[in-house]
Amino acid sequence: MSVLITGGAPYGEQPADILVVDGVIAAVGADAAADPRARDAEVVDAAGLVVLPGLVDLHTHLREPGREDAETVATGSAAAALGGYTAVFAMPNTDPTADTAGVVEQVLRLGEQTGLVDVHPIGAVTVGRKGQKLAELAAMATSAARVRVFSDDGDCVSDPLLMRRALEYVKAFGGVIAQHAQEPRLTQGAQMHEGEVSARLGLTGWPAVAEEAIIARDCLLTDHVGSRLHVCHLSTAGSVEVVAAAKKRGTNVTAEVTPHHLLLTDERAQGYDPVFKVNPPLRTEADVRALRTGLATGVIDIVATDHAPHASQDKETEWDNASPGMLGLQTALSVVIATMVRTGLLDWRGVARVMAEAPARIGGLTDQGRPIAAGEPANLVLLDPQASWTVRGADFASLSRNTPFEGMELPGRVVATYLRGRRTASAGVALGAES
Ligand SMILES: NC(=O)N[C@@H](CC(=O)O)C(=O)O
Ligand SMILES: [Zn+2]
Ligand SMILES: [Zn+2]
Repeated sequence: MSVLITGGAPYGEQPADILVVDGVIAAVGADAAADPRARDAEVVDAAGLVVLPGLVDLHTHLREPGREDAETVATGSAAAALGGYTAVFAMPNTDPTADTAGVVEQVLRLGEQTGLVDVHPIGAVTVGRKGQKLAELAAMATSAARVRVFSDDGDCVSDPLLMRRALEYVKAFGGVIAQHAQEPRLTQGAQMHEGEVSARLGLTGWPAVAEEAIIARDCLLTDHVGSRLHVCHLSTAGSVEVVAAAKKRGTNVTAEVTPHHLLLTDERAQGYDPVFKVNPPLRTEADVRALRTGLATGVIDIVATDHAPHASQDKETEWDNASPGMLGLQTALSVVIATMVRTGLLDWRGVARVMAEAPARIGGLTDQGRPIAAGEPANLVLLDPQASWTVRGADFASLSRNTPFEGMELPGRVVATYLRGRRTASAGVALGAES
């Protein structure tokens, strides 16, 4: 089975044909069309399109097992393929919690059965994500799922001794702790960012320092232990400063930002529409600016969606009772184009770095986020950089509808996604494993 992708521009640079044979990039450029194997290849006209490595999401909630009314591995995988992703890391805040070899292997199998993206389960740090006692990290690491990323996401590993032990444990097998940085005492009852808007609306605030204090502590613990830390969904200007200082000192820390924190501010809470409720909360204009600069300069390593589907009964209720979280997989690339590419902060090489290469490296993948070059696995996304589209949650492959970008016109459109040479999404339709 071979495919010849003609006229597309790898990394938005010079157009170059790409020949894919048996799931591998066989040739790029003049060699591709000249290759005898190109003769009976399916030809895909990619003139005017940008070709990037398939995107990798280090932070996705697929909700299975337990909340199949909000999302399943199958529907979340379809959303991912449509968004240009070829691999996602699934957070363990499921029911049961993914804190054993059995559950992570179940999620792995469901991902393989769907076959639209590689699904890599993240293991919980503590049993039931309760923050009391370490889960069997090594058992998950040596399971078929080969877990390398551990997180209690949704909650912070706030006990410093447990955090220290977790960092020590994963060091042995080259794992990483992905921390949801939220000091629980400083955020009790919090409903949104603590600032002018929360004061005006009379909602309990989630102060920036509750995030920054945990990141600072964890960077120091990481240095002390000689381990590796990843910070989930960085949301404040102060957090960017803390991570920058730690990196300067040599701390082995990486950080992610979500598309929604790159675009939206706490002003959105004005109408009390819970679609804008998320953890960490939307912050201020100054924070948004600092996050964009942090991503452009490499203080923040990657964009991760924190795709957090919620069933309508959990989201379409009063602000105080609504579950926090937003959809992200089908809008992430366009939001990054709007906030980082159209603003001149990142070029397409930069997009490939923050959305494919660096997330794969942080997650320990060697077969994703690879260069577009002969001999590499054919994980690719073709996108139309000129197109724009209007976000309609009802059209999403996701089972949930909680997009904060509803009705917005966003730039850049995924035209096709290839996982090891097989088309997984094309013209807005996700294609099953058999196609
Ligand atoms: N981001 C959120 O607001 N919610 C996430 C949990 C999390 O990422 O902290 C969820 O699982 O719904
Ligand atoms: Zn989180
Ligand atoms: Zn999350």
